Amino acid sequence: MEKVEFCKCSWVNEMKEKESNKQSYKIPTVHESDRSAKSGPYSASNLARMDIESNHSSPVLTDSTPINKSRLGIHSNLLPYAPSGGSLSPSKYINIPRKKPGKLDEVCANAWLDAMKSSSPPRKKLIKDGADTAYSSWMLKHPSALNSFEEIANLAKNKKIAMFLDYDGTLSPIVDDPDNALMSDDMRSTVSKVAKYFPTAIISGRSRDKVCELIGLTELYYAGSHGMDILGPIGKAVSNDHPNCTESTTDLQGKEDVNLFQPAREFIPMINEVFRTLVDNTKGIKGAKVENHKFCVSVHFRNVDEKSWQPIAQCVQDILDKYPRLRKTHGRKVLEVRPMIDWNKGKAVEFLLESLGLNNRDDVLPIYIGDDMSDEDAFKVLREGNRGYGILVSSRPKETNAVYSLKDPTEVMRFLNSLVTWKKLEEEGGGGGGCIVNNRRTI
Ligand SMILES: O=P(O)(O)OC[C@H]1O[C@H](O[C@H]2O[C@H](CO)[C@@H](O)[C@H](O)[C@H]2O)[C@H](O)[C@@H](O)[C@@H]1O
Repeated sequence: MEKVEFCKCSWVNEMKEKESNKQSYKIPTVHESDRSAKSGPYSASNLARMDIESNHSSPVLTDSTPINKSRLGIHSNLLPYAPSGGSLSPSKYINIPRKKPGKLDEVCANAWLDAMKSSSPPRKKLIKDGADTAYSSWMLKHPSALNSFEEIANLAKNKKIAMFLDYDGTLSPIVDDPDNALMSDDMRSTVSKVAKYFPTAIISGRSRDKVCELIGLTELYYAGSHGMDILGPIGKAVSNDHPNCTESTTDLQGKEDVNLFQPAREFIPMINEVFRTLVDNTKGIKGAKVENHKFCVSVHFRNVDEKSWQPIAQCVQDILDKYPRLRKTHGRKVLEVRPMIDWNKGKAVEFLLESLGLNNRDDVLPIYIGDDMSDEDAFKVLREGNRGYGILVSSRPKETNAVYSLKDPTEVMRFLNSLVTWKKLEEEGGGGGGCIVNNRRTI
């Protein structure tokens, strides 16, 4: 019973800490082999500032059995729809040990009180007073991508940049109502310019349709539902290797000859069912909002009084108890329920690089800009493969796998514009940076 208490109480605390400086995940170890790298993210100069030491454990997963290590998707046939679980090969799933179902409110009273105390005004003031110093020292480890622009440009010299962008908190500012998270026209035109010079993909937690509608640019590739719904370029090797890839010559989001990759396709009915249940069950909680992102469901508590965070957590826990093939992840004041498959934004980055024919190439520099926990999977993939750079958008210190940082979407826009200007100049000067302008599909 003790374990149950710990597990469930930690939910409320995690929810409280989501946007504070204390992230619940650890930064990874830099291995000796990384340290010896002469160039790239783990060059001596970068390592000096990164000073990363703790062992990485994924933000959410506590994996007790080996997961499918293949970078390939999971074949649809292996994932039949079975709301109460199924007799599927455990190796195809992320196995998260489940605790006994129980009521959060019975076991969390003490932790809840502690959490309330810790957010009382005097404590907050102390944090605020020390915030500037903490941020400055964090910036030594994760320097501003704007201040480090020359360094980044040098790293990108004679390389093709592949740009990956998150949406909420990166291209659009965080607002109370997810339906009002609009991108400015200036940002839209910046992203459009970026896509002219570099192959560019959006990787969002939102549904692909929604994020595509919000951005409204057809010259990008889109991955929705944290990478579980990718509309990418046709890469022959990719579509042969990934059974969940549907090659399409029909017009999808204004594109022809694209690949639709949906590794969790079989979960759609389950997700719809979960969405309806969560809408019903959170009806009485003022400010709660549930979104259906096709392959995952978001339960927002940004506008919910702290007193009702526990009932929100309970609603999500009830879902997990009923659907053992789903798991929860965290975002900024949001709990997310998603299929327990070995797929995330990091896998989506690898998939897109492969589709673009840019994988495992020394002359390619992927850059990923994101602000949230789910973006860490992508930062990690770039970092561990010594492939490219993650840029975390944050105005507070956070543990991260990203190398650089930017404060907010305004800085993101300045950085992207600087990249475009640099690229233009390089091309005009005949520098041979390597990106084919206006036709990224041929890259
Ligand atoms: O991967 P992303 O594109 O960053 O999407 C992550 C989540 O973004 C949205 O929620 C967040 O932004 C909202 C609008 O600013 C904000 O109100 C909310 O508190 C944030 O969590 C989106 O609504 C979620 O479904 C996405 O998972």
